[in-house]
Amino acid sequence: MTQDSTSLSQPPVPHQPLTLAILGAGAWGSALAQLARYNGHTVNLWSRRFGNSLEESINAVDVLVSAISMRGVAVTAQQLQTLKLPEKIPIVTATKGLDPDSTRTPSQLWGNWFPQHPIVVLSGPNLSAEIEQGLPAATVVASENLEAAKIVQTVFASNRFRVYTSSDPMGTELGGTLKNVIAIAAGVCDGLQLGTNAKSALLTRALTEIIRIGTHLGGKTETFFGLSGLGDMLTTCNSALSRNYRVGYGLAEGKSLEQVLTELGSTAEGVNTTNVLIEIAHRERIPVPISWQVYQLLNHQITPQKAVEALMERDLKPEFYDR
Ligand SMILES: NC(=O)C1=CN([C@@H]2O[C@H](COP(=O)(O)OP(=O)(O)OC[C@H]3O[C@@H](n4cnc5c(N)ncnc54)[C@H](OP(=O)(O)O)[C@@H]3O)[C@@H](O)[C@H]2O)C=CC1
Ligand SMILES: O=C(CO)COP(=O)(O)O
Repeated sequence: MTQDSTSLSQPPVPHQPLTLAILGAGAWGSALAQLARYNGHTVNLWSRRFGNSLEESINAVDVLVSAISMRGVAVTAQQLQTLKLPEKIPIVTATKGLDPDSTRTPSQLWGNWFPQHPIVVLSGPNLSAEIEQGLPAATVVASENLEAAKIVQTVFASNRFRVYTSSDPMGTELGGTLKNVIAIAAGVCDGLQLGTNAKSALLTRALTEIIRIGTHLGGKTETFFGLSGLGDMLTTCNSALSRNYRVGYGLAEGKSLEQVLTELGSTAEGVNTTNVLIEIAHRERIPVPISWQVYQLLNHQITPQKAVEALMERDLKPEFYDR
């Protein structure tokens, strides 16, 4: 086979080389750094654990990327506020979580802390282990500032990573965040060996639930059918590479949540997201039957088998209500 321009071994089309600060040298920050370097950009990958200080890492950068797990976002942003971030550079948030203190999304937090900067959400079906192997993948960069989204698109887009723009940051972010709750449920479904019919029913009804919450919180319906919604749900709910899926699978095997998280040794955002989501759902009176069962399971109030029973025995109703 001859190599053509789409071959993974070919270098990407040349871009104007930029300098990026990527905050968080975990699985996702490292994979994003690899993608940006592949395109010839300089990356200052910042970690609390080693290397340059935060101040040195953000010096004269063109783009700031946060790939920090939810629990570290506020503390890192507070540190950043005491430093001199180059004026008006885009801030890209790649975190898939909800803030337990404010129940807000990471992009809402960054927008509040850095109102002079365009905020761009990066989210999609992006298991970092596959991306680091150079396997093809696609993602979405979403912002109210389309120019900023286009800059981020060209930073990361290559023949191994296809990047789409979107003008719906809230929908894009919530798709990636809420599917982590469903990935836990999917892991339970597979761990209990409930079969393919059950899995399809679960994911389809889960998408309806995600759209109900996501549109209530400001996302656009069509976004949830795209890469950052349905796309990410399919990836995460069908892969043992997903840590959230593994949480559900482990619970179905009879392990305690504590044991599963210890064995994981890495971030499973769905656990915190479920708790925050249920707080939002109660406050806003949004029905979230699947997430509610996940919540009870994570909080030791129900067994996996009882959660399935509860979902199967809900009141009968039409699939869709006429408008
Ligand atoms: N892994 C994946 O496939 C994907 C992950 N994501 C999302 O990216 C985010 C990070 O996930 P991932 O990298 O996989 O998780 P890891 O567990 O591999 O790493 C956690 C990251 O969060 C940072 N962090 C945690 N606590 C703090 C803190 N208190 N202060 C500063 N930094 C902190 C760590 O920084 P440090 O380097 O200093 O330890 C590290 O970069 C999550 O929201 C996840 O949902 C999104 C898409 C794909
Ligand atoms: O968001 C992800 C893939 O898109 C990563 O999923 P996990 O956090 O469940 O590993």
